[in-house]
Amino acid sequence: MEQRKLAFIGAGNMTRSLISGLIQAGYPADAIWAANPSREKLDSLAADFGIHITQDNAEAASRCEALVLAVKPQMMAAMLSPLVQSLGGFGDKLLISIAAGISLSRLEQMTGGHDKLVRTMPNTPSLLGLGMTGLHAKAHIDESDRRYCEQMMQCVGKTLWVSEEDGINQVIAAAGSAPAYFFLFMEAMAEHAEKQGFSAEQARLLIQQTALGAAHMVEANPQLSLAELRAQVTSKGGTTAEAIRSFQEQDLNKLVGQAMTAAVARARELEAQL
Ligand SMILES: NC(=O)C1=CN([C@@H]2O[C@H](COP(=O)(O)OP(=O)(O)OC[C@H]3O[C@@H](n4cnc5c(N)ncnc54)[C@H](OP(=O)(O)O)[C@@H]3O)[C@@H](O)[C@H]2O)C=CC1
Ligand SMILES: O=C(O)[C@@H]1CCC=N1
Repeated sequence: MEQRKLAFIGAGNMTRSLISGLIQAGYPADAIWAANPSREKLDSLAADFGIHITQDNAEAASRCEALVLAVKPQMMAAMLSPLVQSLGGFGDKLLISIAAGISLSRLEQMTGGHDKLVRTMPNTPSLLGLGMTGLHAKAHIDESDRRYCEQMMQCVGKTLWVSEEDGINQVIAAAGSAPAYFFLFMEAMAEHAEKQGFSAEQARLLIQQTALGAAHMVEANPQLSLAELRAQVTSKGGTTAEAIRSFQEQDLNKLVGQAMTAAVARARELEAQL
C-alpha cells in the first residue's frame, strides 16, 4: 500500500491493533508516529514496533500527512481544539476518525473547517488481523485517499464502505459493538456449563472452540445461508431442535433486533451531544 507518513493521535487499544497490522503488512515503522498524553503505552508501542512516539500531539501531526483520530469520542473536542491552534489548521492532511458517535460535520467544526475527513468504524478483533471495519467519506474525498484508508483497515481485517453516513452507526451495531454480543452469549453458555459440573477451563474450551468452529463454518460455506448451516446441525426430533425452539419461544430475533437498535440509538445520541 501507499506509505504516507501516518500519525495516531491517542495510543490506546485500537491504535495498537492498527499499528500491529500495518507493521505486519510491511508498512515502515519509520513512517508511523503515535502521540499520547501518558508515556507507558507509547513506550510499549516503540518497544514492540519501533515506531516514533511523542507526548506532543502537534509534533506527531506536523510530521505526518495522514492522522488517525483515535481518542475516545468524549475526548475528541478537547484533543482537537489545541491541535488546530498549534498547527494553525490541518492544510492538506487526511484525517481518519475511528470514533463512534462523532459525525463528519461535527469533526469539520472541531477541526476549524477541515473537510479532508474519512470516518471509519473498526472492531477489536483487528488486534488479531480479524477485524471488520466500515468506512464512509463524502463525495469530494478522492480515490487515492479512499484507497489509502481502505488498505490501512485491510491490514487488520475486512472492510465495507457505506454510502450514507448513518450506515456507520449500523456498522457499529453489526460489527463495532458486536464482538461483545458474542462474548455475552459465550459467557451465558459458560456459566451454564459450569453449573452442570464443568470446570471454568473446560467450559471455556467447549465454548470457544465451538464458536471458532461455527464462525469458520460460515466463512467456508458462502453458498449456504446461515439458516441452512443451522439446519445441518438440527436433526428432526433431536436435541438442537429443542434448544432452538426454546430460543424462539423467547423471541431471540426480537431481542437481538432491540439490542442492535439500542446501539444505533446511542450512537445517534452521541452524535447529537458531542
Ligand atoms: N474499543 C472498541 O471496541 C472500539 C473503539 N472504537 C473507537 O476507537 C477510539 C479509541 O478507542 P480505544 O482505543 O478503545 O480507547 P482507549 O481508551 O484504549 O484509547 C484512547 C487513548 O487516547 C488517549 N488520549 C486521551 N486524551 C488524549 C489527547 N488529548 N491526546 C492524545 N491522546 C489522548 C488515552 O490516553 P491515556 O490513557 O493516557 O489517557 C488513550 O491511550 C474511540 O473513539 C472508540 O469510539 C471504534 C471501534 C471499536
Ligand atoms: O462501545 C463503544 O462505544 C465503542 C464503539 C464500538 C465498540 N466500542
